[in-house]
Amino acid sequence: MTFKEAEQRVEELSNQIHDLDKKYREGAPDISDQEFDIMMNELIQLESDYPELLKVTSPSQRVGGEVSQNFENVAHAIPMLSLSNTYDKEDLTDFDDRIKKDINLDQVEYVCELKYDGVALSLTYENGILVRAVTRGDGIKGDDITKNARTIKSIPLQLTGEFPDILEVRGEVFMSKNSFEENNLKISVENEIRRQKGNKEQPLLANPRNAAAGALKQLDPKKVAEKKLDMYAYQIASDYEKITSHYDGLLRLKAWGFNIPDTFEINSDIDKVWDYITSWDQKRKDLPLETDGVVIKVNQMDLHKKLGNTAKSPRWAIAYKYKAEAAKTPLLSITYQVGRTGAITPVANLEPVQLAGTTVRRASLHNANEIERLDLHYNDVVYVEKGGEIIPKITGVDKTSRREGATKVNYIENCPACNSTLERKEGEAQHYCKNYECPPQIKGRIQHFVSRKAMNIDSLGGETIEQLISIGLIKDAGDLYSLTEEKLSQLDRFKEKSINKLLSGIEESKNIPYEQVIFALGIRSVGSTISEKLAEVFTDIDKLAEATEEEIAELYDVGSTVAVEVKKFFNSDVQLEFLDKLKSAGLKFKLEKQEVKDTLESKSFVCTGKFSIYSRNEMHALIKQNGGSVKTSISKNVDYLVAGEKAGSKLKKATELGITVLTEEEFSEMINN
Ligand SMILES: NC(=O)c1ccc[n+]([C@@H]2O[C@H](COP(=O)([O-])OP(=O)(O)OC[C@H]3O[C@@H](n4cnc5c(N)ncnc54)[C@H](O)[C@@H]3O)[C@@H](O)[C@H]2O)c1
Ligand SMILES: [Zn+2]
Repeated sequence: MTFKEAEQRVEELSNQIHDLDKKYREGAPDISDQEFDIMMNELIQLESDYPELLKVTSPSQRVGGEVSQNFENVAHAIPMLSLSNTYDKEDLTDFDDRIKKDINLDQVEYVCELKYDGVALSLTYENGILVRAVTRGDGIKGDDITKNARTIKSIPLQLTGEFPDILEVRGEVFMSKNSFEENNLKISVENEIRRQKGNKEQPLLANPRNAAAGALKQLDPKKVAEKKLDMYAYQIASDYEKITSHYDGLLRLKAWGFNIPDTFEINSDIDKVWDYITSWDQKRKDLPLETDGVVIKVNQMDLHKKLGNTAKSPRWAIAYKYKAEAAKTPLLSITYQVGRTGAITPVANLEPVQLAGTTVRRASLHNANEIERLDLHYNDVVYVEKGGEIIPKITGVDKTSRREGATKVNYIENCPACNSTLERKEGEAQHYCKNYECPPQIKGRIQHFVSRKAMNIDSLGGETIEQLISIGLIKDAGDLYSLTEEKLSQLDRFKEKSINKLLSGIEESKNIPYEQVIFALGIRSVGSTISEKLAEVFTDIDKLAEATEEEIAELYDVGSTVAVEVKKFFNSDVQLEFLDKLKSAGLKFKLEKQEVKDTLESKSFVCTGKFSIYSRNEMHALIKQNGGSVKTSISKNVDYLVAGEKAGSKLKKATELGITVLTEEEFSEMINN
């Protein structure tokens, strides 16, 4: 790998990890934890092979999380770190070897605890009284959620026995499996009532971890209490000279009144640790809460100090994570779904099988390459895996149970909905139906248009859209704005109330801001984040329509794929006709500027190198808030280069082109003036 390739890969991984992390925290991970951890490890490896590529803002250097604006942000006395993790026995041995070498000992004692799947919380006690509860946040500072924490029954408000004047305890707040089910049942019942009244339904909780995180951030402590959260304490974080081992610490925590499960164990060496890990693999499923691994900690407290921390995790601990659960089941058939862009997704229909507490009937097969990779045959028996709450995935085929003469899965050549010939571009994995009038595509586009992040017309469901299309009342989302009471009365089971609701939903959508309208247009590759970026720079739709491919591609994080798609959209007669309908309906096609100052008077910036005052993202946000724009590469259209430490080729190029170079401090002065 050349340096250039490594640089690109690091950038690519960092961006992907950043996005995946965000989705994970929103409760909708795209990939399994193991796949995520593999990406993170690749990044760490590259950064260690090419130290010049290591940035302070790299996800490998930061605890994934952030503080919110709804609570007071408090700095942690001792940073709240993450844990390094592994799925391999061998890594555990390496961990043990490294520790023995670092501290020059032949044997090290370890405490094993289960890895509770919730969110970390720091609790501070002064003279035995709970005075502050702070979330992990970004590891350096977190949200002060003391009022919320006080509603959790297993968090003692007052300690019992003998305790130090100042004490910081850390633990995991979680939602038990029972509470999780009860809470979801409650939401389902409420939704039934909401449906009857024609009100918007609440989404079900995605998983207990995410539910716990969400509950802790409620603004009303009463709502937190209703969610029935729990906490297990797992660490005394402040110095307490009376405790010399972690094991004693856990016993002491219990005596003070904390909830400590009796699943922890002290082990004299790493082989015993492995026994603990294997013995809990199955047993943990009977525990009242979700666990996803085992945390292994050096027992002696003085060794913690000696071993210290990396930027992201303590060196005296490691998490062993259990692999995602797998099951084996026969493949019954394959269905091909047509998405709004015409992309075809093959879905495997499986003989129902129990997996990680749910019944699995379907698994995504992604595309023809995936089917090829699996060498999938009809009637095969397949392995399915599930990580987190994501759609299960087929990871392999049990070839031993394949019957003789079984035929290979043949990818379809025609669209299952409109029969037109499918196309697949060179180098693309996906097949496409190119017929713009293909019914599931029309439906998909309209569903996208009315979705929450787009025009948010939640009174229009999939079935109604299908009916509207089949009666011929609408051909695209633009036609929604010419629907009338009279037209809608032709629909089955659509009474006055539903009609009014739909019409007012459509009317209200005219207030949806410009950036969301861009997203609603459904331009390929233009997601909601990209839409916001486009709106910031091209402040009305005509400016966006007139922008050149180059101008779009050079925006930070945007790139040429997006640029091509945007241009394609504005060059298409069909789309321009669609756009005209939306314009005459009076949608917002202009950015309503909020609080954007003009300190930087539309100047354009590139930021490069390592910074110490701001993170890269903060810097970008500041530039935009002050009326400037952010570019990724140096060209003569760039006004300023903000150069941090180790600014490399960009600095050289900027100097050659005579672009003004600013230090981070100069930049800071510029915006604070
Ligand atoms: N699937 C995805 O797309 C995706 C995206 C982002 C992150 N993730 C997952 O999240 C992980 C990163 O999250 P993280 O930084 O919170 O790390 P983590 O959850 O893997 O480990 C650190 C945390 O473990 C908790 N913990 C539970 N039991 C503990 C115990 N007994 N002792 C000490 N700590 C205990 C603590 O809260 C601590 O903060 C990644 O490794 C990945 O597996 C997945
Ligand atoms: Zn079709």
